[in-house]
Amino acid sequence: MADPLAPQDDAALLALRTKIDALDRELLAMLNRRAGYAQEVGEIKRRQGAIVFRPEREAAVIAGLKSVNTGPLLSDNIAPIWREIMSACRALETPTRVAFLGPAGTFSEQAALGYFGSSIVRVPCASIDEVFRVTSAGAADFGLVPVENSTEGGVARTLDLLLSTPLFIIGETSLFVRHNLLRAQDSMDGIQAVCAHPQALAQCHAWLSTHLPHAERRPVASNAEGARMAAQDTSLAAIASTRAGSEYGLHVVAPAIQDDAHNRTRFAVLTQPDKHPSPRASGRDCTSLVVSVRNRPGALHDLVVPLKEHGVSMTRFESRPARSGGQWEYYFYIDLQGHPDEPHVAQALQALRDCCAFFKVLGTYPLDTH
Ligand SMILES: O=C(O)C(=O)C[C@]1(C(=O)O)C=C[C@@H](O)C=C1
Repeated sequence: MADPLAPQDDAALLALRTKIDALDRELLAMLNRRAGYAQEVGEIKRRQGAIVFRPEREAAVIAGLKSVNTGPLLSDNIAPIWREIMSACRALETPTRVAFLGPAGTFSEQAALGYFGSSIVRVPCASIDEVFRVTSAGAADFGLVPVENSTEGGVARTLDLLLSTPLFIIGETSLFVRHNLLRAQDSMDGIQAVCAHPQALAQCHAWLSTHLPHAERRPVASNAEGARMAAQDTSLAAIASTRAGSEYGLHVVAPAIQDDAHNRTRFAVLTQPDKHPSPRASGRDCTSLVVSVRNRPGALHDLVVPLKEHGVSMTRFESRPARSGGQWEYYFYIDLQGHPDEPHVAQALQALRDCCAFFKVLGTYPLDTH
């Protein structure tokens, strides 16, 4: 049993809590003043027909606060706190409808809440295709889709749809992905099949081979869908987040079963180009492209030269087959550091455009502020 507090500690605790209560009231009053200003901004935007969500402004608010933070609050805590504040302020201006791979409890939902804050209208979708469809049709203002995973690489369906639809990227966010084996009963005995999204099954491949070598690996549309199935059938287990586990009343029979302890997934935030202007330069930006080059000696080298010449860093380079009748041609997905408003980036992009058979900017957006 803990020692009872000495009387002087008791008094000190009471005095500190009284100060905290008083400060919380001041904070609340200040937050309400802030919310009032956001409503006024919302009025101006409504008059101008301007868009409410400004990712570069939100990134600048967070970066500015981090740069002046003197502690003891950790700088890493600034982003989640202010994301929530701005999410609540934004909701007073207009509702933000966000489509993601559902149902409730998926990592995609977690990423959407981390990026936009919790004051959003959630639009869970059954597949990545549906996220693109719903966002293209305007039934959601934004769509959030997984783009790449640190263990498994690019998410093929997302890359293909980024190429073929007009949606463009206005933001990115990434998430540590911890997978758990979940089940209706608290035991590993008698599991006949493990249901999860193919990416999750792949990210837990070694663990499954060691611990459940005879169980079928059953790919389903999302991890949360697997959790829903496991809740209804005791012969099944699911791989999903602890959130999905509590959502469907499942036990965590084995925690953190992903093969890579630092497993991360990066998500892109998409919108319709005619509905949203491209975010302005924030100082820490990424530009995503997809290009193809004619199949000839030195073609790949020609892609890299303009970047080197103009001093632009490439942070990602990934290829996908172009499906051009077995011709072994490829699309290259490239992420560059910087914004086209910066002259050296604009020059590098122009030079790339000149040497590519196909060239599409997928979006320019502030880097993840987490
Ligand atoms: O500055 C704006 O444009 C606002 O609408 C205010 C605010 C904020 O709360 O700070 C809210 C939403 C935008 O995404 C950016 C910032």
